[in-house]
Amino acid sequence: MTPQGSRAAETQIDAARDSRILALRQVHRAVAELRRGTPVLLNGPDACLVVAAAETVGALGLAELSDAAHAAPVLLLAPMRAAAVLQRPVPHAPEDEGAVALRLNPTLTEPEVLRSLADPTADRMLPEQPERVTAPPLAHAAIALAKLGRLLPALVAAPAGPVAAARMSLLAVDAADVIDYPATAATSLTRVADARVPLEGARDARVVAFRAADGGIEHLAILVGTPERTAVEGGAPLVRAHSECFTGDLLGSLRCDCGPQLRGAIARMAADPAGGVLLYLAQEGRGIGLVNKLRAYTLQDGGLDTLDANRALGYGADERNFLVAATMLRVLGVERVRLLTNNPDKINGLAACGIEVLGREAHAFDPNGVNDGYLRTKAARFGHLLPE
Ligand SMILES: Nc1nc2c(ncn2[C@@H]2O[C@H](COP(=O)(O)OP(=O)(O)OP(=O)(O)O)[C@@H](O)[C@H]2O)c(=O)[nH]1
Ligand SMILES: [Zn+2]
Repeated sequence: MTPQGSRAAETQIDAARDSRILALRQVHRAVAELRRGTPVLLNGPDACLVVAAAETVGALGLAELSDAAHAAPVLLLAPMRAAAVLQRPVPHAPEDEGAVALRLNPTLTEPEVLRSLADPTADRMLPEQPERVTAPPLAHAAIALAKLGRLLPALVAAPAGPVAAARMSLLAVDAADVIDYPATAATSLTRVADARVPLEGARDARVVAFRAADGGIEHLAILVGTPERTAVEGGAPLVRAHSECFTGDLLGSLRCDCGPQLRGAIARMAADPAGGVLLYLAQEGRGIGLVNKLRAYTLQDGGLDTLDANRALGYGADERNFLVAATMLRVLGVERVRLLTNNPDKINGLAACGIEVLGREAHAFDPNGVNDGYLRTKAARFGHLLPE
């Protein structure tokens, strides 16, 4: 390649990197706006939609949304939540883009009523029964944006114009950037800190922190022994992809098996000559966030299991993204692994992201009298592999 050709290629790479950073920045800002009850404008190729999260919007945000809107707002709900609100199944309509729209008559636009429409743990008598209407374009991106903010996937939405939104100083974000965000953020992770942290039972442990270009919450890798050296020598260290669980890991909650799995993994790695990497992933509640996990617990106390509780909130059974774990392993130079897990999705998910899974070790702990049903559901409905 000529020097001019290589400079042109470099300029192209820089431009692509800058546009990824700008996209992440804008989506991250939009998430923060939704979380504080401010509307944002979603831009698509053929339409714009002004949206606000039903969970956080107040009178001011609703007024701003109406001022920017071209038509009356609707409420967008995930199909499972919509079926519960309408008290009937909602047949799938392809043009509805994975969201169900309900007409918002004035009695339904009180912030408290919107919150109860969004939240199955805050159900209350509605002043009137909402009616289903066709979902607007970009509804799926609106739901995706609320999920990125770990909010209930329920939004007030109306078609809008960019000029009106700009006049109101509302933040605008490309719908395509919202959809691409999880992958763009995961692949931008870099190593930002590395310290020796002797642990009980693993004195030679280190903690390495990873940050994505969006400035979001860091993910951590706990290195036990010398897994990087094992990898350089062609071996496969033990790896556990552990999603954070405030209640189980920190408080010792008996509702799940996370605490014993966390400490058990470190002990197991300390005993293995190849060492290990415990990825401590900021994916609380299988990716729905702590607040929604607490809501899911309330629903479970009402009789739902862990999978149906997620769905009742409008979330999928498991919202995690394995690209985060795969990128961290790649940065650490650990691309051949023996996985500590019972979850076949983790094996397939990491393999799909280019990590060579040479083996799997079961990582099961005895039920504790409280989490028995939870463990049974993981085996029966998530297909978790039980020890022989
Ligand atoms: N949404 C939801 N999340 C839960 C519940 N109980 C535990 N979790 C979360 O589930 C995650 C635990 O998953 P992992 O430890 O990665 O384990 P796993 O998917 O069960 O697979 P293993 O590798 O076999 O342990 C943590 O983020 C917990 O917060 C629940 O009832 N609802
Ligand atoms: Zn847990």
